[in-house]
Amino acid sequence: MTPFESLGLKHDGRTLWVLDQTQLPDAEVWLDGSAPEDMIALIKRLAVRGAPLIGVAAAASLATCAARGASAAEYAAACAALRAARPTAVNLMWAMDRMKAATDPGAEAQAIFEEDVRLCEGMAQHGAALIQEGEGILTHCNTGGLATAGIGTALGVIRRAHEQGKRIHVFADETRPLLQGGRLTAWELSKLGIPSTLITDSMAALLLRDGKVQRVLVGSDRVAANGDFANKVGTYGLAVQARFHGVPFHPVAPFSTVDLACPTGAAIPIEERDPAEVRGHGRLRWAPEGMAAWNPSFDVTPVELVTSLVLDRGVYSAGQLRSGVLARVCG
Ligand SMILES: CSC[C@H]1O[C@H](OP(=O)(O)O)[C@H](O)[C@@H]1O
Repeated sequence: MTPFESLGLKHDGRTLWVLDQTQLPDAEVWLDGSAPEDMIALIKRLAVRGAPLIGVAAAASLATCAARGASAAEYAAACAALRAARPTAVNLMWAMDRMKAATDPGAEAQAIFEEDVRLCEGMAQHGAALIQEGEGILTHCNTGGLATAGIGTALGVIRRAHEQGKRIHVFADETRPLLQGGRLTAWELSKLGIPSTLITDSMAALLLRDGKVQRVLVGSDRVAANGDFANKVGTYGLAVQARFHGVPFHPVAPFSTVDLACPTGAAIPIEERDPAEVRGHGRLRWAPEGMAAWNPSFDVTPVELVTSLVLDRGVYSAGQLRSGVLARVCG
């Protein structure tokens, strides 16, 4: 295996290491994700997370297992098990289908990694052109280098606009229940030196009402053929609020997040996670153990609430999306 490295993933040629995102920002702990069964556990508990990254990481783990002498049957079983690790982010299935057909798993995993780096650059280029000097930008969950092999999707767009010298201010939703925004986006924004403010999810509407936000940029885990898309729970509410206040709303995704086999958002499987994540647990439990809790990890935003979708290959309005442009540009 050829060594490669991103913010949250590195391969030294023999072992695949992943940064345990459940321990950020307090500790930077690297774990061995070489064995597919270990990678599956890491993906399920969101130690490894983010739609593009879970595809890249699963591919790298499968390639490592092949390099260590897995039989064809073991490889096929591991590929199927990795593919089923989480149900919503289609990047995982897209990467595993490529690996299943690969004649050289190491080269294919490397190609998937390097392609995602390039896709992030494409999103950043197209998306940063939308951002104007002095804008307040609201984002949800984590969509940066921790969620991809490159600079990110929505957060990569924000980073590129900052690097272009545009004076922007980022408002990051903490993103309950697992706080990907408050822990991970805050960590990335701090490392990048981008002016930002952390808010609770319930504060977003006030910022939109008071004119503090001129644009909303979010990631995606699966985009349906008509432009409906799934993203971290809370995204749909943000889209409604942005539309009410007349603020542009943009999902940002690589083409590997587009699923043309899903005609609309109704067909996107939504992961339901352990209610204990909502109740809190251990020292951070705040709800009674017996309290029922609902924990959909994603929600679906209809294309009607999208201003435009930023892909690695261009920016597409809601009208273009409804007219089937994704079949032409991603087919
Ligand atoms: C680069 S988009 C990442 C996407 O994945 C996140 O979900 P999770 O933290 O559960 O993996 C969230 O939906 C982000 O928008």
